[in-house]
Amino acid sequence: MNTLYIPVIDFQAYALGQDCPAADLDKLGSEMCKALEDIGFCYLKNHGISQDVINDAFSSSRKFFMQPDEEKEKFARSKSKILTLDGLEKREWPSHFPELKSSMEILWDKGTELSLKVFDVIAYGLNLEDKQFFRKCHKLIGTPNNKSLLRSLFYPEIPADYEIKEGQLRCGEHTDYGPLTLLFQDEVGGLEVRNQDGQFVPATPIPGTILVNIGDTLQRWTADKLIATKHRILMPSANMERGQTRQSIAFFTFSDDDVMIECLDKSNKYKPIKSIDNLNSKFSLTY
Ligand SMILES: O=C(O)CCC(=O)C(=O)O
Ligand SMILES: [Fe+2]
Repeated sequence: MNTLYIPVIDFQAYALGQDCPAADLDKLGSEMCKALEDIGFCYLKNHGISQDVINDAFSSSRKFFMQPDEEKEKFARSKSKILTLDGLEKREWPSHFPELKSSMEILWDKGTELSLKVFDVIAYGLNLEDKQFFRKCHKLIGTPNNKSLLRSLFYPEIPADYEIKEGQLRCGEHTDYGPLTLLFQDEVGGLEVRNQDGQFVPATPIPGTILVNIGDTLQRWTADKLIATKHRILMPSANMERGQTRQSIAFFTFSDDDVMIECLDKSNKYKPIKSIDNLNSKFSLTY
């Protein structure tokens, strides 16, 4: 059955700091995997990341992005590195905004913890023999041998005299590369997700929730059981919304560089590939 909307999953039982019996994880896993099979996205409520932590990361990012371009350019990725994975390596933080580094680091830690918990739940939902399987493939998050990243996005306002072209988007249609993405969005909206009928469904912001979505790697790993759904960000539709900026923060997980992505159902539908080679091939196709 194709889903016309994105389900909300109550993560309370296994929220950060919570543990629960295997039977509850089974139930949560089936519920989550059903959503991830149908539409590839779900909202998580009662996830355990405090709203203050999320708000701090949003407000310090905003402060950074509201600076003049010359200031921001001092921290831009070097053009030559955009084409390679080196671009993901650590760069300087702006020293005049210590709260940007501290708030993003706190969200990074919480995002790491929560994504591992989501992976546990998915392992139950997929009925994997080793329920720690995904956890073991993401042991190195936060080290140079794992490319997971936290990205703060800022969509500037659209000037009043700018002519929005037919079909123009704020962010083009794409699927994410890694196994799993956690997405924090502000209240502005505009994100749309393509369901299996090919219709775009709005992923309307729901206060207190985080969006979880599957990327190409987990689709490949599960031999197309869980789907990496295309998504995009619309331009503001009404003139009065043009002046509105939009923010989101995405925690993109990537498996440890040396992990082999091999169809879990043993179907061999896709050739086994090392996580880092998979990622490099996606980067070279994109850039
Ligand atoms: O800004 C958003 O809400 C989503 C951005 C996105 O899909 C991405 O960066 O992969
Ligand atoms: Fe995305």
